Amino acid sequence: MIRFEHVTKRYADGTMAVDDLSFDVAEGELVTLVGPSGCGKTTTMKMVNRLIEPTGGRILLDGEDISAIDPVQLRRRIGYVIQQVGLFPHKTVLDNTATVPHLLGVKKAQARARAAELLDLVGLDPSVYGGRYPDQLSGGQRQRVGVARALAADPPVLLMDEPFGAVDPVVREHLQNEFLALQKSLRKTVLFVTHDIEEAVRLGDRIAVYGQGRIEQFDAPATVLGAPRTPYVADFVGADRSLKRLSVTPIERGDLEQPPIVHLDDPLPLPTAIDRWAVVLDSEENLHGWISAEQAASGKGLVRDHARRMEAWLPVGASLRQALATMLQHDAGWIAVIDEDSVGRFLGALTPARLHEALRRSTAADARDIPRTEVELETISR
Ligand SMILES: Nc1ncnc2c1ncn2[C@@H]1O[C@H](COP(=O)(O)OP(=O)(O)OP(=O)(O)O)[C@@H](O)[C@H]1O
Repeated sequence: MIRFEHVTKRYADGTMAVDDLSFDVAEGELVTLVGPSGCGKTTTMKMVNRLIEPTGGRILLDGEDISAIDPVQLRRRIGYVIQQVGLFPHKTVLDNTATVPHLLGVKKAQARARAAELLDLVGLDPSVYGGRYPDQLSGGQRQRVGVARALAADPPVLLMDEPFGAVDPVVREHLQNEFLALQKSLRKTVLFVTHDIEEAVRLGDRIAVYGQGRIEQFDAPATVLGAPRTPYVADFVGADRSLKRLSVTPIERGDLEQPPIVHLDDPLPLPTAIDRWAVVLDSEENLHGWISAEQAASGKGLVRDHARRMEAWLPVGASLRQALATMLQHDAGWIAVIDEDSVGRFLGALTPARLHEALRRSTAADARDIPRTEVELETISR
């Protein structure tokens, strides 16, 4: 969808902001550009909508060289969200959102109706906020309007430059989650600039980690965290990268332990001894809870009389971070993992030891994709 071919930008004063950049962003993909201040992220982004012209190389949009497209036409295909949202102060939220479609020739009433839909989509009730002016909104609400406005002309491509940079961490996380949910259904092709590695990891399908004017690594978040290609990247993602990596590694079926299983109507005591605990399923094989080894061996009546409900559970595919958080929240020594499609079919147990193994396995798997020679060479050349 977006292709950079040997793109270079040297400013008039000689600053080499972007140096021989080549990468692709696939249709519907969200790529985050992350790196320290001044490394060339914004320059990269502004070359896509021709706010800045490259001094070398070319950028293709859907196979078309953008230097041959009229900038105004080009920008109709590209939504743009920036940190200083740039809303018109004298226009209401609804009119701010409707501006672009209206400029594109959509009738005012129709543009407003669409704007109301979009405000709703970004979590702002149009009947409450539509009539307000920008200075009557919180920072987070203004950013939402910025996103709604960028989506108004339904462009296939979105450029987002630190769109959530100006709000506090809690609101920021809210906005990130909302945007992720939105992106799941809209599947825009997105270039997202941030200097925050946490944000890059959370949002990106892939991350481009920038050094000075160049991309040091361009990979899926788990790979960047698990197998940083260079010491620079390792340093940038931080010493706690294993912890960050928990959030991008999903629980897989192969990670699970298979504990003994009993059913609610089994009579006690059980004929065979249980080591620590057994998982209790209902007659439909769905998760009910668990029973301790002691009660299984010496209890009377039925399993259902002694079983405890299992509160610590997650669907397969949830992140290891959620798994750890769930364990801590319920003070549980393991969590039950259920099928993501069914109501509660039990798949297995994730214990702390298995969680640790899962993390190590996924790190090793990513590291295998990277030739050692390359890692060593880059290490030496620095
Ligand atoms: N108009 C300009 N003229 C000269 N140099 C510029 C110009 N705009 C940017 N630069 C320089 O180009 C380099 C890259 O800037 P750019 O804004 O792309 O970085 P960035 O990674 O987006 O930084 P930040 O996170 O601080 O916004 C910097 O050294 C910057 O000072």
